[in-house]
Amino acid sequence: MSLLDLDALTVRRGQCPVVDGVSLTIEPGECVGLIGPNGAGKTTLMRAALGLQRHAGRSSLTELPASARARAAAWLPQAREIAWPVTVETLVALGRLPHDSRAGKLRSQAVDSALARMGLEAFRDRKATELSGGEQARVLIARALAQEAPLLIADEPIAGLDPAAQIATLRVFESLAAEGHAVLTSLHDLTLAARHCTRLLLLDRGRLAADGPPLEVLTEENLARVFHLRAHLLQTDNGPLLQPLDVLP
Ligand SMILES: Nc1ncnc2c1ncn2[C@@H]1O[C@H](COP(=O)(O)OP(=O)(O)OP(=O)(O)O)[C@@H](O)[C@H]1O
Repeated sequence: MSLLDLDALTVRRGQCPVVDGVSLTIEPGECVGLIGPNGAGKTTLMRAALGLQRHAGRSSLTELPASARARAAAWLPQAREIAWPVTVETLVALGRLPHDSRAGKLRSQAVDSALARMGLEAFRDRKATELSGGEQARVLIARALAQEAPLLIADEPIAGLDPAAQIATLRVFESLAAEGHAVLTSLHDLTLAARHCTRLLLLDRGRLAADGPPLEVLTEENLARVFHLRAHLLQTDNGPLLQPLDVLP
């Protein structure tokens, strides 16, 4: 059974569609990277799929009652403000709210596992507001993991993380997919997208310009047409490497 089904999803800002007739299905086991230039509509597409943005067309998630939707999909927004000086453990435990209204007061296996996956055990009793920006980002990812929803939708989750933390986070997403969950994540690092995603969606001015295995999406032609980028794609024993070289006119 699919975890997300979009049919002709469209979002208009004024007259202009910023998401334009997007149809796709996400199945358990997939780690799907959503790529496209700034302003292509990635955030808008994810928010509309979750029912957080007025839209036309259909998203299977929005057909669920709010409480069921909160158990069906975890959402990690791009904004990362942590307003309250609660401990890391308490903040991560808030991810359990869709399952238990006492979340935040109870120690749980899901919270322990989310902290361990994000390498945050040593931060458990620290105030979340007193961590660095990258550490706070990892705490917010852990909160989304603690939700243990079948589908995780994440908006630029690795922005601002150091290189090791970026790879470690994408490995967590891969392992979630391997366990039968699915991940939809927007990314700007095309090499990491190629190396860690099972499938890429390329968005171009709101339209789905390509959808498939990473190397079938990251073609010279797509990179030039959609990103205005000249890039060198190398196949190595350690997987693909994509080096952007120049901006095309
Ligand atoms: N609140 C808003 N009001 C009007 N237009 C908006 C609003 N938010 C976004 N837009 C426009 O919608 C389009 C898509 O924006 P969106 O944030 O979805 O892009 P994105 O692909 O996530 O970009 P980025 O990579 O820069 O985060 C852009 O042209 C943007 O200017």
